[in-house]
Amino acid sequence: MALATAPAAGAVGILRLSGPGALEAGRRLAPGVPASPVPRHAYLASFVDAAGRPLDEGLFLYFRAPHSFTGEDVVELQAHGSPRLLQLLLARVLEDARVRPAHAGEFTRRAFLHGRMDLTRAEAVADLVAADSEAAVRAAAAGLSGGLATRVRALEEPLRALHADLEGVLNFPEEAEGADEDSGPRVAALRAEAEALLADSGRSRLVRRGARVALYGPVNAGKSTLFNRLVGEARALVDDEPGTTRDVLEARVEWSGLGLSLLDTAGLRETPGRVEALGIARTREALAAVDLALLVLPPGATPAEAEAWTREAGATPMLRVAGKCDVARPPEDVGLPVSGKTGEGLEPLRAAVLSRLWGEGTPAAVALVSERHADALRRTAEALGRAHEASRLSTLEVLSGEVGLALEALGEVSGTSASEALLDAIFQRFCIGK
Ligand SMILES: Nc1nc2c(c(=O)[nH]1)N(C=O)[C@@H](CNc1ccc(C(=O)N[C@@H](CCC(=O)O)C(=O)O)cc1)CN2
Ligand SMILES: Nc1nc2c(ncn2[C@@H]2O[C@H](COP(=O)(O)OP(=O)(O)OP(=O)(O)O)[C@@H](O)[C@H]2O)c(=O)[nH]1
Ligand SMILES: [Mg+2]
Repeated sequence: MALATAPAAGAVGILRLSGPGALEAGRRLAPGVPASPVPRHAYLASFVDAAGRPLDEGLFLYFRAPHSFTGEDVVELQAHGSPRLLQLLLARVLEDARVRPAHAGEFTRRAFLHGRMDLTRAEAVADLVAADSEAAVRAAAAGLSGGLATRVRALEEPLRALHADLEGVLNFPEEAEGADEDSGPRVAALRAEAEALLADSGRSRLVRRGARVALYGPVNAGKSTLFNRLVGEARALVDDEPGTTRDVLEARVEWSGLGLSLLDTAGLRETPGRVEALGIARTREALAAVDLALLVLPPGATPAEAEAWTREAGATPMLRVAGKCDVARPPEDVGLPVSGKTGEGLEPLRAAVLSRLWGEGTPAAVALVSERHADALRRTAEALGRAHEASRLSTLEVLSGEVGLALEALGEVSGTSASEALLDAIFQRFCIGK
């Protein structure tokens, strides 16, 4: 039992019970509901305290196992969204000795345990709840309807078949003769597929947590003005005094559905004041940690200066912007002409940033491969790499052993070979009531 809605005032607050005793426990609060309610029918009912005094009037819903979210009997009490009222209702159901509060993620975990969804779909539920950009919502929704599950299954099934063939040849050499013949190419194809899935993990990270993009460059180049323009409000202080920005400022935007954190940084220069030098150190830290650095060059920057500033980005991908283009038209090769003051060049800049971060295609179409999935897929691909070696150089036992390891690692993604400890780790990140 748990609240299914946020513990804050709202139009409706939902209390959800799951398990064999859900109906009886729920009816103690709503005695007006028939003993055998029609499943999935919304009953308007009075919710009452122990003395039968009304606490609220709300909707009572009964989902009969297995046709519910968890696959168990589920009852929902949909009350008015008053946190204090919901506490009273919770306390009332908890008087029933069979009822206890749900653990974080327990409803979804039960859905998983009852085979309602594989692990990737269960995780997509949490991704959806946490999504804070349109791309993250769409990618999680695709995962919820089985996007990643389908791709994992398309890998897991042939892998399992290969393992069965190899074990067959090992255990019944007579009957299964020849079943291991094309194992080399089969292993290679499966490995390529595991690696293709793995390749989506970088993009998944961008979708899930948003991309981080820092504006940097020499003092007074117009970074803060451009930052404000991109964010759509006057967040950063702007002044013609060089060295205005000291701390790193961060603002969240959403472009083409992709969430981005934009960072404005202290301008770089040779002889800063003491506080400004601290700011410059922070700029360098920020530059090392972002997905893309936008170098804003002032009009008249020499090619040598441009080169020197470019090197500041280090290993971070970098895009050059010729700032204050309303003052002087920059030569072609300096960078994208942009003016934070007039707004000129903003659309091409956004498009260039997105294509550098994303390349072709749309962010919403990516399969959400988490760090956890990526780790398991990496182990799958590695085991398949060793299996490929073994198919050429080693015994069938070794080959089959490696294929078995690959299968086990992949099973951690779908949940077919997930340990209790792994499930604990996954579901404890969910919220209570999910
Ligand atoms: N009020 C409410 N809204 C909610 C949920 C909920 O539990 N309660 N959900 C939960 O977090 C999500 C919806 N997820 C659900 C998934 C499956 C079933 C379900 O009853 N499935 C049955 C019947 C399917 C059908 O009739 O088509 C089944 O799969 O057998 C219900 C909710 C989002 N909205
Ligand atoms: N004409 C013109 N002036 C600009 C533009 N952008 C900024 N300025 C002016 O240039 C000066 C510096 O602008 P800022 O945005 O503070 O520059 P900054 O790069 O953030 O400077 P620091 O924080 O000191 O490194 C201010 O006087 C701005 O009004 C622009 O696109 N066109
Ligand atoms: Mg500034």
